[in-house]
Amino acid sequence: MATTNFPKIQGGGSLILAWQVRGRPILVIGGGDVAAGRILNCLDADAIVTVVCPSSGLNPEVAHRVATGVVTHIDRPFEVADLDTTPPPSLVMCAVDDPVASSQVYKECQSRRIPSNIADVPPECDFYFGSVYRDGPLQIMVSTNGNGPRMAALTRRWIGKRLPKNAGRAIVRVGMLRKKLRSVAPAPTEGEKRMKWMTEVCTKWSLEDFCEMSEEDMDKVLTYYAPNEVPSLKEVRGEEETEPEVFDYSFGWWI
Ligand SMILES: C[C@@]1(CC(=O)O)C2=NC(=C\c3[nH]c(c(CCC(=O)O)c3CC(=O)O)Cc3[nH]c(c(CC(=O)O)c3CCC(=O)O)/C=C3\N/C(=C\2)[C@@H](CCC(=O)O)[C@]3(C)CC(=O)O)/[C@H]1CCC(=O)O
Ligand SMILES: NC(=O)c1ccc[n+]([C@@H]2O[C@H](COP(=O)([O-])OP(=O)(O)OC[C@H]3O[C@@H](n4cnc5c(N)ncnc54)[C@H](O)[C@@H]3O)[C@@H](O)[C@H]2O)c1
Repeated sequence: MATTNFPKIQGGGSLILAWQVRGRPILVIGGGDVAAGRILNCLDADAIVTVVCPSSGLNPEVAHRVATGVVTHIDRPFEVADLDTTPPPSLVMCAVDDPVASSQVYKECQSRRIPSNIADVPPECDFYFGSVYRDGPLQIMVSTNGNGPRMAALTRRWIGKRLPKNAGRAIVRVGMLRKKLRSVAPAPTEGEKRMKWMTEVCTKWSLEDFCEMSEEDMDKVLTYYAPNEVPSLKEVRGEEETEPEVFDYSFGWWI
């Protein structure tokens, strides 16, 4: 009989992805507090951001982005023509305090098949925002699927406080090692061995090990790849392994 021991389908969630918008145009409508957060998220993902909003409505953070030239500013209320640019926006984020304008943005985006987020209007969102923890390349997004945005922020803080402080740094070093590994073993036929070896290094080494790993250490650890061995950082450095000092009652004198 076929096994049915597969993951149970829960439904009702969101498809959480790490959307790649590097170099892509994103239109932000509105220039208030919420727009400031949207703009930061987009810039952190290396998107090309245009903000449409009358100058009088820009909050200090958005005004600063405009003044420093990291976003393009269109100084007027939204017009439908803002969606018909070449190329068109790949995403639209609307954060205006005008429900009629918001609904118009949503409808026009839908008819053009441009995914949009209308802040605070779940039925008019192709995607929701979440509360994001960031430490270098590490990003953790918390979503409550519309149930409690404030709870999402509190959960993100709870997780953030408990994460090791060096997680982001360690992940940067892992990224460097993986890149070097691919240049040592570039062949697609190496794929299985490469992935298994990298998985084992990640499992065996601590975050501290990765943080400490120098370029020289990386080059040395990679020499263990060909014989398919996974050394500790100490072995790589030719240092003696110190046994953890655990009293295991093996001396016999307490009886
Ligand atoms: C996570 C975060 C990301 C961000 O926006 O960047 C985010 N909202 C945040 C804060 C926040 N928003 C609101 C409050 C007031 C307290 C409260 O209501 O809880 C607070 C708290 C605060 O400001 O601290 C008001 C609110 N929000 C929505 C509605 C409409 C509704 O619920 O129907 C109402 C009005 C309800 C009413 O009228 O009563 C809807 C949405 N807000 C979402 C995201 C999406 C679902 C995310 C999820 O489910 O997890 C979704 C569906 C769509 C979207 O906008 O993308 C960000 C925290 C970031 C951080 O601090 O880290
Ligand atoms: N999802 C969230 O996290 C969240 C949190 C708080 C508020 N909100 C909602 O997001 C929206 C914006 O909130 P905010 O605090 O940034 O408001 P805000 O009042 O600070 O900003 C509104 C901005 O929209 C601009 N604007 C108004 N009409 C416009 C138009 N037709 N075209 C272009 N720009 C226009 C204003 O000039 C201003 O810059 C509100 O609807 C609010 O309910 C969402």
